[in-house]
Amino acid sequence: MSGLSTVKLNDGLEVPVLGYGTGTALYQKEAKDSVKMAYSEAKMHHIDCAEMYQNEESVGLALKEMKVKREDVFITTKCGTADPRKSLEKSLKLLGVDQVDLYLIHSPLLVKDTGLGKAWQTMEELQKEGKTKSIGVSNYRIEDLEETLKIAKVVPSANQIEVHPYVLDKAESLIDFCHSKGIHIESYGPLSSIVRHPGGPVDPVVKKIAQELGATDGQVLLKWAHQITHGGIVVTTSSKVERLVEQIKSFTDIKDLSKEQVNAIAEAGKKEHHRVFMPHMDQ
Ligand SMILES: NC(=O)C1=CN([C@@H]2O[C@H](COP(=O)(O)OP(=O)(O)OC[C@H]3O[C@@H](n4cnc5c(N)ncnc54)[C@H](O)[C@@H]3O)[C@@H](O)[C@H]2O)C=CC1
Ligand SMILES: O=CCc1c[nH]c2ccccc12
Repeated sequence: MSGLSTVKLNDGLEVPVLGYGTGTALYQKEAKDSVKMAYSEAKMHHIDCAEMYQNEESVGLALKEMKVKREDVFITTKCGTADPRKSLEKSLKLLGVDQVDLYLIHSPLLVKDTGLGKAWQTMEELQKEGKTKSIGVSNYRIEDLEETLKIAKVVPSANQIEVHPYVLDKAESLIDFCHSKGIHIESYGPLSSIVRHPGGPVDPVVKKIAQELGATDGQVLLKWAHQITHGGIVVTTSSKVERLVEQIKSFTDIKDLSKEQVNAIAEAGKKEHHRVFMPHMDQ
């Protein structure tokens, strides 16, 4: 796929460690040009989509116009309704593919009336039918995972959640729980401390480590999210190709943070709490 390293999920599927998000900076119905730029110029071959972003059709067009072979792109998308089957069938059509690589329930709140267990059984059927290689969840708390695991025949392969230093106070126990069950973390919002809450206690610690490693602040935060989640997947984005190249280099050119460096950022992050998305994760 690309020169990036991969993370092996509990079902054996290999996922490029860095994913290109289509839900934020470029959040627009017309994502085609941005996806083309990310795929061809920055070699971001793992694309993170969602029904809720309302731009799967333009992601699909980008892949079609670039004539990307199906095996040369890793596609994640997420169910945005209470009906995973109907949602996935719609997403497959819009994306122009027969199968996605990873399918996630975007939030437990979407399926709480149907029941988390029932929604998960549908996910298992979709995987059996070959409509998705791997199945996982997003924004699930420990109690949501426990409810799901009670009936699950297939343990979710991933939980995509907000991870940056200013949510670590809440996220730490969830990260550890997922790790203990073999559920990989996909971190979204990893750059939030510099992009959305600059000027806080994390900044000087990240800057110092960036100097020590010869990296940028952003690269340090991407590596931190990967390392604090026990080698998890990281989803970021940018509309600027130079930044995407820099993000890829975090995982090809920059050495790992030491345990002390990881802990120093964690400790600084715990001094404040700033969640950007999905308030239910703090309940
Ligand atoms: N499952 C879920 O509920 C959610 C999933 N996501 C997924 O994750 C993706 C990424 O989420 P974000 O929160 O945007 O990630 P992020 O925290 O990495 O922020 C990306 C933002 O940082 C800016 N940026 C990139 N590199 C930078 C640098 N070196 N210096 C300064 N600013 C820089 C970009 O312009 C972009 O606006 C989304 O597009 C979406 O696909 C995002 C939110 C919720
Ligand atoms: O995926 C998480 C939050 C998010 C980011 N962009 C959009 C657009 C529409 C719904 C949700 C989101």
